[in-house]
Amino acid sequence: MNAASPEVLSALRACVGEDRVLVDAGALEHYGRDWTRVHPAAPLAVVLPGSVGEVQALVRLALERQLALVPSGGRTGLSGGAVACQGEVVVALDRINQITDFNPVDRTVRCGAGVVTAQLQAFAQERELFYPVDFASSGSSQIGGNIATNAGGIKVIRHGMTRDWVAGLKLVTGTGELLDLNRGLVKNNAGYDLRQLVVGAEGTLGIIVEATMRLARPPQDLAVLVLAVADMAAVMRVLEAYQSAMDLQAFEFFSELALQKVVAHQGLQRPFDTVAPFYALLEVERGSAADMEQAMALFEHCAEQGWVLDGVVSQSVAQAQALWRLREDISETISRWTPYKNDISTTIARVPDFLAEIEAVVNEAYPDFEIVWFGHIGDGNVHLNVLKPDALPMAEFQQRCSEVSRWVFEIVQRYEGSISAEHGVGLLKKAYLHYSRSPLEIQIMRQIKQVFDPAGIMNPGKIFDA
Ligand SMILES: O=C(O)CC[C@@H](O)C(=O)O
Ligand SMILES: [Zn+2]
Repeated sequence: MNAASPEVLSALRACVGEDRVLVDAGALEHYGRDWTRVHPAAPLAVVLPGSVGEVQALVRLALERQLALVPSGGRTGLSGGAVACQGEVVVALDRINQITDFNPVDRTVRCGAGVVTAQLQAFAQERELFYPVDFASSGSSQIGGNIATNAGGIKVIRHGMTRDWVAGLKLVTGTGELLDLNRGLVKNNAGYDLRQLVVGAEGTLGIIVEATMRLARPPQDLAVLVLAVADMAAVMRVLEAYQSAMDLQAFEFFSELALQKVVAHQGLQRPFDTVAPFYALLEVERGSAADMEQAMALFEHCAEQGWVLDGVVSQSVAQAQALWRLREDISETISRWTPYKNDISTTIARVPDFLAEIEAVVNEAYPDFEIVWFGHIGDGNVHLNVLKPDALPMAEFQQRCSEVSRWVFEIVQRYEGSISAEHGVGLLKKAYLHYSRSPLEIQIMRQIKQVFDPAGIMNPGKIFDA
């Protein structure tokens, strides 16, 4: 790894202040990686700007000195989008973390890019409002990173993804200019919506420094159901049955192996004794007694059809939270097996056939590996995690999995699905982008990057190579 020259370091310090430039090994390691743990961290330095002006100064310096910049939020990403492994300068937005300008009429609030998701959720709750984009990493993920990756999570079926909640954002482009996009407007058809282009661009178009986020009314008294389901096809039948009759707040699923791991490692209880191949977790609003009667009638119907084998309904907030942990804690639980991750989707109607094909391929290809299925099946998005056997060296494991990935992605392509439904492309899925995007789409993406970042200093090498 190249060490930063004294000139570069003093120029960085001139931008952000003496003690806001970190080069010690611990900081480089900490800020240089995300949750993927695949690429070793190797940044040149870490800088912690405290204002938009400082971010602009850093970008101008990067242009002058040909430094690559990696914007960095909570680094909870799962595709290597925030990894600095090639001597880049990490621009950590942690200090730009103020919540200001709450506007109760528009129900919007202005957030620095470094505001943590849970901080925004708590801010909303104190005002009897609700920020609905939620996921297991909400305690450390930051709004800027959520926007850069268009984070989804566990309520997408009801509330959409991060892009649906961004009323405006400010971006420092690759030329150091500041763009103020959409400015909180509900209606704005005056030309292209550049705000939405920036959402999900994984920091390749510039550094998001601020966002105006929308808030919602909080949902009423939620009930969580966990159902034991006979097979993958039955999971979709249960989804259809419930969705045709009720507004669901969430519809998630996980496999028996996922349940076993999470129960064993998080000290949780199984929801019931029945063992089934899959479990569905549903969340509904307990609006009235009639709503709960409806939910129970649907349960009876699904049981009669043989789709559902058992089930439980939360009777308190604490019980609802405990049931949610069975699903939300899976990713963290299995991280100790450094899993090979797939995050794939197709349209909901095609999910049953799609999953049947994927299941057949992976069961045949990985007879000796543990496969953990879970995810947001109500959105057509499943997480397929292959666990590394302890004895198998990492390189060999990655090699075997990436071969199988190609077969999986061929199916994804045939189903016109996505090779990255939720986690973004980053470094990890870059080689597979063409399974989901046409050559023309990729060419247009490159051209767009050129416009925002002509010198190629913004998170280079992520999503595609220049
Ligand atoms: O670890 C994964 O594969 C998924 C993580 C996250 O998107 C989730 O849905 O829990
Ligand atoms: Zn997910």
